[in-house]
Amino acid sequence: MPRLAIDRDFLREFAALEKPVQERVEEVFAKFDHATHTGLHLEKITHARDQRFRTIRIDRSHRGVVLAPESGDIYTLLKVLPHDDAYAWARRRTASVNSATGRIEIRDSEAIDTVRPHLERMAATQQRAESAPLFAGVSDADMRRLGIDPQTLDFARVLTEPVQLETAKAFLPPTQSQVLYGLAAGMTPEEVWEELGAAITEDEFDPEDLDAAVRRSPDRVVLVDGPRELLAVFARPFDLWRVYLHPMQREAVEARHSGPARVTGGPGTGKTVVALHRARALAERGEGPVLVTTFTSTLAESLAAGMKVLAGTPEVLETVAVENVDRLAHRVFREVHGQPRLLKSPDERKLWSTAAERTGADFGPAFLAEEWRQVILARQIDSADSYLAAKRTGRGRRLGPAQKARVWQTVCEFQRDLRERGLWTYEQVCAEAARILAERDDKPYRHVVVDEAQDLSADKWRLLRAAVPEAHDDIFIAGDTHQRIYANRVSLRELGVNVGGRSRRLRINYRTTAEILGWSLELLHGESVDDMDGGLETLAGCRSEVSGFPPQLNGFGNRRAELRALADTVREWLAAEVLPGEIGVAARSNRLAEEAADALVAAGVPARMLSGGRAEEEAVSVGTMHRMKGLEFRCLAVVGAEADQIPSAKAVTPESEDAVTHAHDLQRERCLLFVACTRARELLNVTWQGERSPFLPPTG
Ligand SMILES: Nc1ncnc2c1ncn2[C@@H]1O[C@H](COP(=O)(O)OP(=O)(O)OP(=O)(O)O)[C@@H](O)[C@H]1O
Repeated sequence: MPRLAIDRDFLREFAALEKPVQERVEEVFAKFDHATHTGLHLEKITHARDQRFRTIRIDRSHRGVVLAPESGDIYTLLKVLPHDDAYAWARRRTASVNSATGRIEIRDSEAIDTVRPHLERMAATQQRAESAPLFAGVSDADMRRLGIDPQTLDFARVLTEPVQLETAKAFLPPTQSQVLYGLAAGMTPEEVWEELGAAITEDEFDPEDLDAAVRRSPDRVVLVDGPRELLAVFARPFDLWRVYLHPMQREAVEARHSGPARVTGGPGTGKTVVALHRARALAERGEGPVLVTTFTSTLAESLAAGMKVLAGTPEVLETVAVENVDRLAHRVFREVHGQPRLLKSPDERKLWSTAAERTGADFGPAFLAEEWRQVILARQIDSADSYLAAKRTGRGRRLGPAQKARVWQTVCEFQRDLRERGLWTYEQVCAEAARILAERDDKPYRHVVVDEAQDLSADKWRLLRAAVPEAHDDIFIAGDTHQRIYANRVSLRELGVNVGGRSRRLRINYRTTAEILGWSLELLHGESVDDMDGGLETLAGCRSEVSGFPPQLNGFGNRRAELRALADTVREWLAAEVLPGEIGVAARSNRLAEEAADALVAAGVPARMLSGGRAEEEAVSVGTMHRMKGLEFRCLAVVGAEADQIPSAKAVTPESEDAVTHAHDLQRERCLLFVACTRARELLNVTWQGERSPFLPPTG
C-alpha cells in the first residue's frame, strides 16, 4: 500500500499557496493511496539529474514534485509549483542518503556544480594573499565521518569565509550544511558528532534505499496515515513543531528514564516544544494522568493552547492537565482548608516593619522577607536551633549568632501575626499543599512535566515532588537558568529531584535570527550561571541557522519622543503586513508598559496589556519583561532600556548591604533583558531615553 510523506519545507510553502491550489493539493493527495494503486499518474522528468523525481498534476497550471523510490512504497511530496518551475526545480536536484545519519537529503546539485568553479577561482586569489581555506583544520576523514559526501566535500574545500556558507545553505544538503556551520563556528568534529548523536543509528543502511531513509527522517519528513491525518497536517502548516522534531528533541521526547530527567538549552531551542511532545508521549503510554505545569499563568495558557493543538486524540487531552504551580497549590489547599485569605505585598512590608520594631531587629522589611523565603521557608526551618545551624548559601550578608537570634524572633512574630489574622502568603499556601500531598498515598498525577523550571522556588518543587509517586519517568524538567528572572536558586538534588546523568542540552534556536540571537547572547557575556545541580550551565554552541536583520538600537532625549518613535515603528511593521498579535512591546516596569500601551492606542494602534489576560490576534501585546517569559513575537520592541530602568534600582540590593545578593540581583536584571530580547523572531527594536542601559552591547 503506497504511503504519502510530506517534506517539512513544502509544508511551510503550502501556507503561501493560493487557496484554490491548496484545496486541489488536498484533494489530489487525499486520494493518493488508492489512486496510486489504480494508476495515479506520476510523470517522469526528462533530463533530470535524478530519475527518482516525478511530477503529478495538481490543476491546469500547477504540478507537484514527488520523490518516488525505486523500491518501497513511500512517496514524498516535496513541492507544488507552476508547471515549468516544477520541472525546472526537479531537474536540478538529487536525493541521497546521509552516510552518518542514514536520513534523506535533497540538494540543488546543479547550483553546487555551477557555483563551485567561481569559489575555486576566488579561493586561488585569496590563497595568494595567504588567507586559509575555511576548513583547513578539518581532515577529509573527519568530514566523511560527519556525513559530508564527495560533492559537498569538494565544495567545502573551496570555501574561504563563513558568509559563503550562508549563501550555500540554499543548495547544500541541510544536515551537511549544519555540520559545516558547526565546524565553521569553531566546534570540534567531536562536538559536531555529539550534536548529530541522536540522529546516528547503529543500523547498517543502504545508501540507495530512499524508502528506508525517508522512514528514518522524522525531523524532515512526516508520514501521513491517510486523508484525515493529511488534512490535519495541512490545516496548520506553520506549526512545524507539531510534526517535525530535531533528532535531539525527539530523543528527549521518547527517552525512558528511571527517575527525573531534564532538557536544557538556550532561548528558542524548543524546550517547550519538547515538554509538550513529552507530555503527549507520556499520556499515550497510559500509565496515568500527566500534569504540565510552569511558573506563570500566561505561560500556562499558552502551554494549554499548544497541548490542544498537539494532543491528537480526546483521550490524550483528557489525560493531560495544564495549570501553573500556584493554581495547583491553591486547588489542593482549598480542598482541605477552603479559600485562603492572602496577604497583600504592601501589607507584608508593614507586618515585617512592625514585627521588627517589636523585637528591635535592625533589618529592613525587604531583607527579612527574603531571609524568610530564601532560607527559612526554602529549607523548611522550624526552630531557632536549626536556623542557627543553617547554611545561608546565596545570602551575602553575614549574620552573627545574636543577629540570627533576632531575625528568628522577628520571623516568629511575623508568622504569629499572620496566624492571628488568618492570613497566608503564596509560599505558605504552596508549602501547605505540598504537606497535604506528601501525606497522600494516592498521588493526583503519574507524571509531571515542568516548563521554565529555572524560576520555581523550593516550596514549588516540594509540591511537584509530592504530586507524583517516585517512579520511572516521574518528573520531566525543561528550563534554562540563563533565563532565571526571579530570586529562586535551588538545588534540585536537595529537593529530591535527582536528574544526575539524565540531562540533555538543545543547541539549535528555531525562533530567532542569528543576528538577534548573537546580539542577545552578548548581553550575558562573561556571566557564570549555575545549573541547579551543583554545576555551571553553558550556552556554548547555541545558534540559529536563519539570518535576518540586526537589532535596531536608538536613544531619545525624552520618553515622549521615544514612545512616538515606538508608535511609528509599530505602524511600519503593521504596514508590512505583520499582524497586531505578532507584535510585542516589553518594558521593565508595569508603569512604562502601560505608558507604551497608551501611546500606541493614542496613535491609533490596537494594543493591550498582557496582564489583562490572554494575547489577542487583533492587538499588539504590551507587557513587562517578566510577562514576556516563554512567549514569542515576530516583531518585538523593548522600550525604556536606559540606565535608570535596567538594572532597576528597586530590584537590586545595595552592594554595601549584601555584596553576593547585589551580584545575583544584577545578574537577574541582565537575564531579564536577555529574556525580553530573545522573544523576537524576526525584528528587534531596542530604545531608551537619556543614558542607555550599561547592559546593552555596543552595537546593533
Ligand atoms: N523542531 C522544530 N521545528 C520547527 N520549529 C520548532 C521546532 N522546535 C521548536 N520550534 C519553534 O521554535 C520556537 C521556540 O520554541 P520553544 O518555545 O519550544 O523554545 P524554548 O526553548 O522553550 O524557548 P525559551 O526558553 O526562549 O522560552 C517556537 O516557535 C517553536 O514552534
